[in-house]
Amino acid sequence: MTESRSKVRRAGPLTYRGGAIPATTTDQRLLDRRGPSDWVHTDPWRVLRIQSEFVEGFGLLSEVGQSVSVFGSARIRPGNPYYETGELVGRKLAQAGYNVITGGGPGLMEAANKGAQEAGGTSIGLGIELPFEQMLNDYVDVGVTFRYFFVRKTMFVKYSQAFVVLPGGFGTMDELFEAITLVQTGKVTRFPVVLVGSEFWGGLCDWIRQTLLLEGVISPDDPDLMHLTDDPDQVVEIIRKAHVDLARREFEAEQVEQASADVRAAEAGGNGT
Ligand SMILES: C/C(=C\CNc1ncnc2c1ncn2[C@@H]1O[C@H](COP(=O)(O)O)[C@@H](O)[C@H]1O)CO
Repeated sequence: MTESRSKVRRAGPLTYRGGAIPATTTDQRLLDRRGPSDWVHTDPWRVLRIQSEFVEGFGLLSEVGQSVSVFGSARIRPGNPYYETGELVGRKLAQAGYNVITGGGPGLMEAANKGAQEAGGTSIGLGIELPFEQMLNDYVDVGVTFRYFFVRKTMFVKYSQAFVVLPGGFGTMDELFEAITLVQTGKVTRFPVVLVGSEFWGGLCDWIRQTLLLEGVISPDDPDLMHLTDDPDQVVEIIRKAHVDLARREFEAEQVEQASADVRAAEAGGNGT
């Protein structure tokens, strides 16, 4: 029996009949601007926005090659020796074949982007929406701006194979300790964390050993999760070596896995005959 058009309404996968048929169609409601708009400030709507930030970030970054995230002060300007170091670090990383990812802001983020761009590398900026107007710095070739810090942080971790930490303030500390906590807890295994600037970071490294370690709030191996250097060439060397070691460990683990799979297969074959 065919359904009478006047008594049936299909709405996507739904079918309405008789009195259940809504007065308007989905399209009409979508296109109608009238009505309250407070829902855009509700958590379910925010969840969708958060989701869209992940989608944008994954879309931008999922096909970039080997990358290193470089963190550092938003306030240190050209002319400061740390700015030159940041530029050099960006340049050396690019020359070694790594993309450079920064927070896309001013200061040492800009320095690292500049070094990478001028060396012909891929210079990426993951900006953050702040209460004051701010553009991505001029040396970002590929950029995306996030509303949420935590989404942006996921991108830094997911799409880089090492963290380099130049001198910086609270923002830089936050990024450093997030990275170290992820490595310490085994949430990520694949990346080295390199601090640049022994005069700047030396006090923190001493405090970690003399207070955190002595008080027993970290494990004996934990201070070694961070490398400390002043030399941009060594930054690259540390990262390269860590990646070679990691590839070797992964290869060995695969060999062990394969050997036990072979043993299991042989035992199963033996039992079956
Ligand atoms: C304070 C100023 C600008 C802030 N702009 C930023 N833009 C992008 N990323 C930022 C910004 N501020 C902090 N970050 C992130 O934290 C790190 C730097 O923080 P710090 O406190 O300056 O050390 C950096 O790696 C970013 O990812 C003035 O113009």
